[in-house]
Amino acid sequence: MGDQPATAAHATVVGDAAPTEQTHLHTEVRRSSAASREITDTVLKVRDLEVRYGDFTALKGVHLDVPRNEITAMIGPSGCGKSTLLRSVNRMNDLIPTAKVVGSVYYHGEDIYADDVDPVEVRRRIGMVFQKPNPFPKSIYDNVAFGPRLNGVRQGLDDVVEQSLRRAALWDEVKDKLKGSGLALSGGQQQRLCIARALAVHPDVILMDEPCSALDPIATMAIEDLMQDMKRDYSIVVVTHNMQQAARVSDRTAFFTVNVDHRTNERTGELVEYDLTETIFTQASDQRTEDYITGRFG
Ligand SMILES: Nc1ncnc2c1ncn2[C@@H]1O[C@H](COP(=O)(O)OP(=O)(O)OP(=O)(O)O)[C@@H](O)[C@H]1O
Repeated sequence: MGDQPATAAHATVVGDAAPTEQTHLHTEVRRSSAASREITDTVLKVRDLEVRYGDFTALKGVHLDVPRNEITAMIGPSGCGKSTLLRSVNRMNDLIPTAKVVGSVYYHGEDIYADDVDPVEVRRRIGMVFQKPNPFPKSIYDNVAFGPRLNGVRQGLDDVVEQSLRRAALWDEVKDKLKGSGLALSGGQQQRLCIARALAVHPDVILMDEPCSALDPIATMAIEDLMQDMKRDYSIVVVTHNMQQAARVSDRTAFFTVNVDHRTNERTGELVEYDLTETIFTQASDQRTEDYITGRFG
């Protein structure tokens, strides 16, 4: 169960080239980087995933492993199913009545779509941060305390709130106004508040759907720095349209594309390539990846 190889169909086997005179140094560098970055510990395994909305197949054939304590980026043209995939790995798609998920998603080896699995618990362990910061119209404190309270936590809430805000690099900016409204914060602060709110229920995976697209460059940089800090304790999957961001923050990158069926005109997303970010951006093995990354397509 869930023990197939970790790579997508077209993934490059990094460091497999024969060491020749000319390639020796290059090969060694690629080998050592690959050796230290093999997926040894996987938090999510996606197997042959297909997602439909009614009769429309939005995404199919996705096979991908998400490593622990790394940042995995998902890139690709609009409509290729990045958000759909993200919502499938924490059962957020359950909330869309027409959505149907076929295939498997394993979280620490457990099938999250098994009959006895509670989707609310899945979403607690695999938290999500959205494109547009969406604090509740409540105080900063109550935003962060919301999830723990819902889970019945009554004792030690002050600590949970403080620790979550610290982990989201927001504590110093808000510690004197915890009773103030979350909506009164700047966009970047609101996004960090939403991250703190996600962290307050102790997830170990954080899904981020274009978390910086509504933010200015300085707020974006703060979130990117925060993501680097967070990966010590969490595994992060981030959907981004910004390729510089994927190159800056992620350890691995998955590139998706849209296949158009010219008979039915159906547009279905597909995973093209998944590899170390460095490899995707410098030695993509599929022409479609290279075309997208170099701006020739998409
Ligand atoms: N709730 C829904 N109902 C019906 N179709 C949907 C729904 N959500 C997404 N889709 C369709 O599924 C396909 C994939 O959408 P999705 O939002 O996952 O793509 P994406 O790669 O995240 O796009 P973008 O980069 O533009 O955000 C699109 O054709 C979209 O129209």
